[in-house]
Amino acid sequence: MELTEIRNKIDALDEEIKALLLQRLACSKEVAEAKASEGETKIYRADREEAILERLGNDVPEAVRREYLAIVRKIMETSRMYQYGLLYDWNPAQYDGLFANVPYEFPSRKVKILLTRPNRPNAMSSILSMVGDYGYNMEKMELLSYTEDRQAVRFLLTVRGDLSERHMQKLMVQLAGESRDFCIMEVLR
Ligand SMILES: O=C(O)C(=O)C[C@]1(C(=O)O)C=C[C@@H](O)C=C1
Repeated sequence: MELTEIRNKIDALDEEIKALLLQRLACSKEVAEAKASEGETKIYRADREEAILERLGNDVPEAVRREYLAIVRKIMETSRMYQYGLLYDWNPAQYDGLFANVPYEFPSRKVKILLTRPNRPNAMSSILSMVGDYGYNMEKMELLSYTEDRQAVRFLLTVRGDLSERHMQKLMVQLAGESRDFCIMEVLR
């Protein structure tokens, strides 16, 4: 097959995938609505994501399984991103604790954050991809310590961005939702 022909095929598939992804995002919104009406603030359900990966991955040929599962993981990560953002839009007051004593109303250049994540292969990379997906850049990322049993890792992050922007606030909401002991240490102007 000619390169142009293959690219035409990809373009056609992308249109089909797009329609399906938009339908899936609409489902994410419905999930967020159901969670909000039940007073459930937990967006991340590791058990459910593992079951989905297991179910979808087990009949995929080995040669493309990793690649396929990387896509599914990304789809679920963006589903979470959308849900955190919606919950924040619908009821920002529930996140007041996150921004307590933080001057988030004023323009800033950088935000320093402290958080603890499970010690998994993607502990660092998922933070980096979240920061990028919200349109920001990481300036510095330090691994401070492991917990005694090495089950968790503590990070100090410096994210370049303006905390008075709603997307930056939503990034904080997602990072806080997917880590322990989340704390905004410093906002630099
Ligand atoms: O099932 C849920 O609770 C969802 O929020 C949906 C969904 C998904 O998009 O598949 C997203 C986030 C969860 O971590 C698990 C699954």
